Amino acid sequence: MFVTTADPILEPPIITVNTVLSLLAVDYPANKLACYVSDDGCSPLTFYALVEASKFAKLWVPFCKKYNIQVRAPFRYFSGPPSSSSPDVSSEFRQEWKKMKVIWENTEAQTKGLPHLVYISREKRPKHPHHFKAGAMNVLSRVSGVMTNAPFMLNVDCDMYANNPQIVLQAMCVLLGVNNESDAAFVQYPQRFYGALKDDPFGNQFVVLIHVRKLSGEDLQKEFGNSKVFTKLAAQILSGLNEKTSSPHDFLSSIEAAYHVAGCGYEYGTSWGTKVGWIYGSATEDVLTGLTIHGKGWKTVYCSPDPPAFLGFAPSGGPASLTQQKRWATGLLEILFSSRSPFIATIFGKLQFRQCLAYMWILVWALRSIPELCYAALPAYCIITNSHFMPQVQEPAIFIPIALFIIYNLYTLSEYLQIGLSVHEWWNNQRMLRIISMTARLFGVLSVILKLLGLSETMFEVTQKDQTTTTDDSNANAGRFTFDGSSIFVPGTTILLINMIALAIGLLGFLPAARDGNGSGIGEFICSVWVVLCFWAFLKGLFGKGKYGIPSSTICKSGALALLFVHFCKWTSRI
Ligand SMILES: O=c1ccn([C@@H]2O[C@H](COP(=O)(O)OP(=O)(O)O[C@H]3O[C@H](CO)[C@@H](O)[C@H](O)[C@H]3O)[C@@H](O)[C@H]2O)c(=O)[nH]1
Ligand SMILES: [Mn+2]
Repeated sequence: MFVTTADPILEPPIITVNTVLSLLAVDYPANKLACYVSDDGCSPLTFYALVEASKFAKLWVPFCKKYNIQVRAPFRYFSGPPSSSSPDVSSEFRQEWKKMKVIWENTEAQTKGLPHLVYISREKRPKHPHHFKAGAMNVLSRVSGVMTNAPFMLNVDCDMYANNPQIVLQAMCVLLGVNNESDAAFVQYPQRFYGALKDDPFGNQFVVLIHVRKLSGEDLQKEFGNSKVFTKLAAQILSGLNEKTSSPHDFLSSIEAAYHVAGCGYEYGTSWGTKVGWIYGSATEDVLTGLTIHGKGWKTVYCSPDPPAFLGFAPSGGPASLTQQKRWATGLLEILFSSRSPFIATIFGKLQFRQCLAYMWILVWALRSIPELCYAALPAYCIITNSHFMPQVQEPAIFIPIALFIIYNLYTLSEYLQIGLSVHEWWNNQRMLRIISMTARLFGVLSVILKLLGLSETMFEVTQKDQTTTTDDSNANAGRFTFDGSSIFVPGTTILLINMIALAIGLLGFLPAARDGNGSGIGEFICSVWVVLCFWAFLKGLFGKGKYGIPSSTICKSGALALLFVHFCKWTSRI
C-alpha cells in the first residue's frame, strides 16, 4: 500500500496519519500487508507523526477489527457518536470506544501483530529531476520490491483514507475474477470527498486510481536498474515464481538494497519512467500511466462501490481549486503533444478507438480555453463597436442560437436532476467551468507553450489540504470564492470588466452609429449578461475584503487590459 506526501504545510501530517491508519486497519491478514509512505518533503514532523501513528495503530487496528468498525480513519470515526457494525454493541464496546478516543487525543501504546509501516524519503539532488509524484511512486515500487515484494499494489494520495475496510479484498476479487485475469492491469475507484461543500461551489471532481500492475520487459538490467536484489525479484516475477520471495524475517536486512534503489541516480540509463513504472513527462502522471497501460492492451476495471472506497479532501477556495485545475490542464495537454498521445497509441499500439476518443476528450480540456475566451469577449466587442454576431430578433435564424442554448442547458441540467443533484449545484458547476476554462486552463496552455519552446519546465504544484474548512451550512462563507495575488485571476477579472464596460456603454446609450444599420441587439446583450452571471463570484470579489476580495494589483492589471480592449474595439471599428 503506497501513500505519497510532499509538503507538511500544504498536507498537514495528521491527514497522512489518518490515511495510513485507515489502510493499516483494512480487513486483510496483517502479516501480509505493508504500508509504504513516501515523504517528498523530508519532514521530521511527518516522520514523527508516523512514529506516533504506528504506536497508536497497535491499539487501533485490533479495536477496529474486534468491533468491525466501518470508518477506520480515526478523525472521521471520532467525529461522530460511538458506532460499530457488530450487532452486539455492548457496554464493553462503549468503554473501549471512550478509552480509544482519549488515546487518539493523547496517543500512547501497546504491542500486537501489525502490518509493516515503512517511511521513505527518497534522495533528491538539485541536478537530478525527481519527477514529482511519478518519481515517488517508482521509488516506492522499487523499495517495496526489495522489502516485501507483494504481487498487488494499492496507491492513494495522502488525503484519501480507506472508507471501506473490505476494499482490498474487493479489488482483489475484481482483479482475479475478470474474464481474462492475466490481462487485468488495475482497478480504479472514483474519488469521493468527505466534508464536501453543499452544492459543490468550486466544481471539483476527481478520480483516484488503484494501480495493480504487472511488469514486462526483456533486458532486466536495462529495464529495472542494477540493484541485484531488485533485478532478481523482477526476474522471478516475470517467470511467475514470485510467491515465495517475501518473508518478514529478511525485511530489515533488505534496508541496504532499499537505500540503493531509492537513490536519485538509480534510474539513470534505465527504463524507469519510460517503459517501466509510473511514466514521466506529465503533471498528470496518473492519466499518462493509465494511457500507457491501455496502449499496451491491458484491461482495467472501474469500480464504484457503496459505501465509497476512499474519501479524499476536495480543495476549497479559488486559489487551491484553480491551482489543481491548472496542473491537470497542463499535464493533460503535455500528454496530447507528447509521443504518447492517444492517436499514436491507437495507430501503433493497442489503444482502442473509443478509448482514444475518451482520452482525447480530457486531453483537449486546456485548448478549450482559447475559443471560450474569444466567445466571452465577443459580445462585449460587438456592443462596444455596435456590431453583431447574433441574428436580429425578427430573423428566423435567431432560433438556432436560442435552440442551442436551451438544449445545452436543459440537457446538462437533466443530467444533474436525474441523479438527485440540485439545480443550484448544476449552476455552480456551470459557472465554475467557465471560470476554470478562462483562468486555470488558459494558464495550462501557456505553461505547455513555454515547455514546448524550451523556456521552462512544468511543475507539480501540490493542492492545499486543510481541515479547518467547515461544512457547516450556517457558516455563510463556506462556499465563498476566495482570491489571492496570483496572476491566474487576471484573465477572469478582465473578461468581467470588459463585459461590464460594454453593458454600461450599451445601457447608457453611448453606442457608436452602426455601420450597416444593423447594430448589436438583444442577443449580444443576453450573451454579455450571461458572462457576467458566470463571473458573479468575481463581481463580488471586486467589492470583497481580505481573501474574499480581488487584490487591487489584479484589478489594476485587469483594468488596464480592459481599457486596451476597449481601445482595440474603437480602433477596429475605425478601419
Ligand atoms: O513532488 C510531489 C508532488 C506531489 N506528490 C503527491 O502526489 C499526490 C497528489 O497530489 P495533490 O496535490 O493531492 O493533487 P490532486 O490534484 O489532488 O491529485 C490528483 O491528480 C494527481 C495528478 O495531477 C494524481 O497524482 C493524484 O493521484 C490525483 O488524486 C499527493 O499525495 C502528494 O503528496 C508527491 O509525492 N511528490
Ligand atoms: Mn489530492
